[in-house]
Amino acid sequence: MRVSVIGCGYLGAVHAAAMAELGHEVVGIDVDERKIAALAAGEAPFFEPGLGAILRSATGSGRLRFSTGMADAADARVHFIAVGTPQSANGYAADVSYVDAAFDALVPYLADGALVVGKSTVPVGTAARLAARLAETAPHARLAWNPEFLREGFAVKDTLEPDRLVYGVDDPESTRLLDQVYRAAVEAGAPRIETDYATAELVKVAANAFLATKISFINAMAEIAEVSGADVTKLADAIGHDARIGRRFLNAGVGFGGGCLPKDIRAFTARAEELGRGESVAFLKEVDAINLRRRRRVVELALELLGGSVYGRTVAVLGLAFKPDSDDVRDSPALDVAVQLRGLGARVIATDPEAIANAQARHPQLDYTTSLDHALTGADLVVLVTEWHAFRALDPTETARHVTARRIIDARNVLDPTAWRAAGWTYRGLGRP
Ligand SMILES: NC(=O)c1ccc[n+]([C@@H]2O[C@H](COP(=O)([O-])OP(=O)(O)OC[C@H]3O[C@@H](n4cnc5c(N)ncnc54)[C@H](O)[C@@H]3O)[C@@H](O)[C@H]2O)c1
Ligand SMILES: O=c1ccn([C@@H]2O[C@H](COP(=O)(O)OP(=O)(O)O[C@H]3O[C@H](CO)[C@@H](O)[C@H](O)[C@H]3O)[C@@H](O)[C@H]2O)c(=O)[nH]1
Repeated sequence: MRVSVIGCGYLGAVHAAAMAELGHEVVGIDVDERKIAALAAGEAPFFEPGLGAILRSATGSGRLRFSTGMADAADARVHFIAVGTPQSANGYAADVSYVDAAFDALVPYLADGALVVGKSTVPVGTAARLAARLAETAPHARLAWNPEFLREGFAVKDTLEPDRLVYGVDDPESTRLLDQVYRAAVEAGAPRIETDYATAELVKVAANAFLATKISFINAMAEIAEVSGADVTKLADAIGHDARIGRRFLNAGVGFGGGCLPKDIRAFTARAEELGRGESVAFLKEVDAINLRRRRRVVELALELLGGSVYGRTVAVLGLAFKPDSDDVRDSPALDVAVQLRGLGARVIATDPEAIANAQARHPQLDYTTSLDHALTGADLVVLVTEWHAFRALDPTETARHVTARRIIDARNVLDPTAWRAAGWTYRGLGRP
C-alpha cells in the first residue's frame, strides 16, 4: 500500500519508518527542511531507541522517502496526519492550526478513493469538522480518525505491536483500508475498536486523562505520606496488588511531563468547557495542580536540605528529559526543577544522556555537562529527577567521592534509601520518610 505520513516529529517519523518496516511504500512529509534532510539520510532527528535501525533499513531499501513538498504525497492511497497539536500560546486549548494547514495543503493532491487518517491528538469534534470540509472540497476522498497510543522510549515497538487499534470511521471502506495498513497487527490479534469519529477522538484524551489521574492520585498520597510518616512506595505496592488497581503508573515522584499528558488534560478541560460540560472534567485541573506541586516540592526540599537558601550553592541536576530513553524536554519536570533552582540563585550543573541539546536550546542560562562525574564534582546537593539507568545505578560510596556534601533528593524514588544513608548521605525521596 502507498502511504504518506504528514508531520515527521516524535510520532510521525516513527510511524513512517514503522509503516515501511511493515512493507508499505511510504513518503514522509514535513515543513521542517532540516528534519527531512536528516530523515532522508536515514538519521533519526531525535533520540528514540530502535528508530535509527528501521529508518536506515527502510530508506536504504527505497521503501521510505521523505520530502518537504506535499505533491510527493499525491500517489498515496492512505495519508496519515501526524502534525503537532500543542497547547495554545494564550490558554489551555489545543492549537489545531497545524492540522488544518496540513489538511488544506493535502486536499488538492487527494486521489480518487484516498483515505485521510488523523493521528494527531485533537479536541473532540475536529474530525467531523474536517469530514464536512472534505465533503465539499474532495468528495472522492474519505476521512478516518485513528489515535495513536505509543510511548516515547518504546515508540517503535508500540507502533509495530500496538496494544489496540482504534478506528473512528464513517464507512466500511475506511475500515477495510485501515485493516490493510495494519494487517500485521490485526493478524497478530491486536484488539480493534471500530467506532465513530467523536468516540475515537475521546478515547485518546480519556486514556491520557486516566494515566495522568493515576499519577496524580499516587502523588497526592505522597503528599499525605509526607505529613504522616508513611512510605508511598510501599503504599503503591500494596494497593497495586489489587488487580483492579494495578501497580503500573503508580510511581510517585516529581510527576508527569512531556509533549502529551500535560497539554492533553488541559486541552480536554478547555474543550469540555466549550461544550458546556466543564464540570465533568473539572477534576483534571486538580490533577494538573497536584502534578505541578510536586515540582515545587522538590525545590522546597532543596531549600530545606541547604538550610533555607540555595543561593550560590552548587546543585547537580541528574536528568533533563521528561522521562528516560527520550531526548524530549517538552514540559519536562526535570528541566523545570533545574530552572526553578537556577532562578533562586543556585549554581545548577545539569546532565542527561540525551537531552542536553534540547534543554540548552530552551534554557541557555543553565550549565550543562555530558559527564556525570563532572556534574557531581563539588556538588552541595544532588537531585535525581529523571530515572535514566545510569542514575539509578549510581553507587553511593563512589558518588560520595565527587561531591562536596552528601545530600541527595531522589525525585523519582528509584534509589535504595538504606544503602545511601548507610554510606553517610542525607537522603530524601518524595512521599517517603
Ligand atoms: N509524541 C508522542 O509520543 C505522541 C504519541 C501519541 C500522539 N501524539 C500526538 O501526535 C501529534 C504530533 O506529536 P509529536 O510529538 O510528533 O509532535 P512534534 O512537534 O514532534 O512533530 C510535529 C511535526 O509536524 C510538523 N508540521 C507542522 N505543521 C506541518 C504541516 N503543515 N505540514 C507538514 N508537517 C508539519 C512539524 O514540523 C513537526 O516536525 C500531536 O497531536 C500529539 O499529541 C504524540
Ligand atoms: O508511574 C508513573 C508513570 C509515568 N510518570 C511520568 O509520566 C510522564 C509520561 O510518561 P509516559 O506516559 O510513559 O510517556 P509518554 O511518552 O508521554 O506517553 C503518554 O503520552 C503519549 C502521547 O499521547 C501516549 O501515546 C501514551 O500512551 C502515554 O503513555 C513521564 O514524565 C513519566 O515520568 C510518572 O511520574 N509516574
